[in-house]
Amino acid sequence: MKESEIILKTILEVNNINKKVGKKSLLSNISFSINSSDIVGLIGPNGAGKTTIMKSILSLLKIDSGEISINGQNINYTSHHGLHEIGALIENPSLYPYLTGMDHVRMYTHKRKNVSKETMHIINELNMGKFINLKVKKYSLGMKQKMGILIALLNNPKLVILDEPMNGLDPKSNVELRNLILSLSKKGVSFLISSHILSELEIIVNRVVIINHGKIINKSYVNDLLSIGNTYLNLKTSNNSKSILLLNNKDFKTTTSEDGTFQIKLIDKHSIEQIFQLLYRNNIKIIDFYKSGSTLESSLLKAIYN
Ligand SMILES: Nc1ncnc2c1ncn2[C@@H]1O[C@H](COP(=O)(O)OP(=O)(O)OP(=O)(O)O)[C@@H](O)[C@H]1O
Repeated sequence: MKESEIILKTILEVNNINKKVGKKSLLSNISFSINSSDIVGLIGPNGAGKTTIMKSILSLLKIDSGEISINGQNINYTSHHGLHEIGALIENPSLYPYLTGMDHVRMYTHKRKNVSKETMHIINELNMGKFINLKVKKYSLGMKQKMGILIALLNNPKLVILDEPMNGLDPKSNVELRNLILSLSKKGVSFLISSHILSELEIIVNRVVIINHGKIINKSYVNDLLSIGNTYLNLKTSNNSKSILLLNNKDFKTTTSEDGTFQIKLIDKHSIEQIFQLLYRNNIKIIDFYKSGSTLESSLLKAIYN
């Protein structure tokens, strides 16, 4: 989708922010914005400045110049206006070891008794029912991470900032988190997410901001960045010829290869989901698959090292 086609409300505006510590410049002329429903990936190598940007937005760090506004309200570091619209998980969640997960929920939502339907929905979606009533000192790394994500999502934030949310999550939990983020985004919630797991990020984000040495080196819509059309899914299934027929009937371009796999040209970011669903509905098993061509990882490496 082209930027001009989107007429949505701007939730976050970061305008030309700069931050130095001593002589070292941590952020230089950073500008970007986030609209409602956007899922923006903030990506870059270690030490690029991702956490510094997130902390600046959250007033946890004071910038030297520039402006940040949330839902039209300027962040000025001495007032809470605007900040209540944001939920965040930065680095590790700070949790009280002798309280249960549910105690945390009640405390952060100021509810003594009934927890809201929306909160229960998030607890279920993140599969936290089994441990939400246990004391946090008994939680594993992944459980603590889910707790941090849950806290970030409490009280219906308009913008959710997640710094490496997949840290410590197992593959099933990653899928749960991904589905939850996508469903909340459909309801208008915006996300700014940093992650080094680019294959995971690639599935959910619609835009990326690539940062290196405290500077933005690329701001793109994912579809543009990946120049879809140069991306392929390579598949081996229980019935390749039937799969190819089904896919061709759905206007996917396929080419066979001698190693028993076939290649499908991806049309947009929903293509993989559509392909898997089509095969699943026709009882065709996927034996092996991998992506080739442009990926978020190859685009990031190209942006940084070319
Ligand atoms: N308080 C500070 N004083 C001096 N330098 C700092 C401070 N905080 C961060 N830095 C430096 O700022 C740069 C950006 O750090 P930041 O944590 O924002 O990077 P990042 O992109 O989040 O990295 P990672 O992917 O490793 O988490 C790094 O070079 C870091 O050493």
